[in-house]
Amino acid sequence: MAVARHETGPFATVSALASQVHPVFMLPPLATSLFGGLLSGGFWPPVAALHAGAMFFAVYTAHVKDGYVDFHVRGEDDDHPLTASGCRMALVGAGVGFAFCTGAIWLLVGPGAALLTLPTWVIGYTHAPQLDMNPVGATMGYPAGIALALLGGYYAQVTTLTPRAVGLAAVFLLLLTGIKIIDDEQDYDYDRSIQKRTVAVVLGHQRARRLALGLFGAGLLGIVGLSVALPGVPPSAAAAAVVFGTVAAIAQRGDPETATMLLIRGSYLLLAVLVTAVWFRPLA
Ligand SMILES: CC(C)=CCC/C(C)=C/CC/C(C)=C/COP(=O)(O)OP(=O)(O)O
Repeated sequence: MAVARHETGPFATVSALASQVHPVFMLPPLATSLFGGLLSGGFWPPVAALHAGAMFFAVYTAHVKDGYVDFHVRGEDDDHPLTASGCRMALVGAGVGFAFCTGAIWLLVGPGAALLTLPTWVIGYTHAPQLDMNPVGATMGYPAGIALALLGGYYAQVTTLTPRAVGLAAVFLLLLTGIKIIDDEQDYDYDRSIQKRTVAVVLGHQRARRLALGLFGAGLLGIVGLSVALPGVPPSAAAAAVVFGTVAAIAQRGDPETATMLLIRGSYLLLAVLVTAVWFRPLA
């Protein structure tokens, strides 16, 4: 069975399968899952690794299915490295990997942790062709996965959720939804031509940008509010809002491509400041 479309042999197979690992999309859920574990205060590395592994397979599933649907089913994309059967094989492999990680979490931690992990795969598998058909699903699937990565990573360590875990997951949901809205502005013309209803296509550039900025504002206020109101979120965490706010203020003047590039880096900085604040508690 041919897996790669353009070449044959084991190297071509491995590189076609590896082409569906997109680090820009893959690193944030892995980092957020580990951040959730760290935030919980009870970090057991095997469980943290299993949860991060499950996030890897959920995002890999999303990319393989998205590529399969866009190229082999809808005929929207010009090229794809995997054959249709290669995509199906990759989906089965990722499903087995996800089931292994989630099953091990069930055995080591309990059913609650496994049930909180499961929706990430469901979101990944249904990203295309179901969720990407409407503006909410197309925009919020990935941010919802990130929020669940934080909650699942946290719950898997301590089998409970606290207001700080839920509050920070909500902040991530708001900020990443804003980033995805701006990211989708890049594909405005193409998405319109294929009737893909992203927020930018439905609202137009200006209103989409205003909505994204509103979401950034709400998310940043959320971080400051959490750092003031909850003892579990150190005051120094508010620095994350300052850092991301500065990047967002610069980014919003740029074109969608530059803005997305800056905002993605800004979200890494935000996470780095939050990890530093939670781990080292510099002002405590
Ligand atoms: C754990 C976790 C984070 C789970 C969520 C997984 C998820 C929904 C990932 C989305 C990845 C993806 C295909 C992005 C491109 O979407 P697009 O529709 O903008 O891309 P396209 O224009 O290439 O189709």
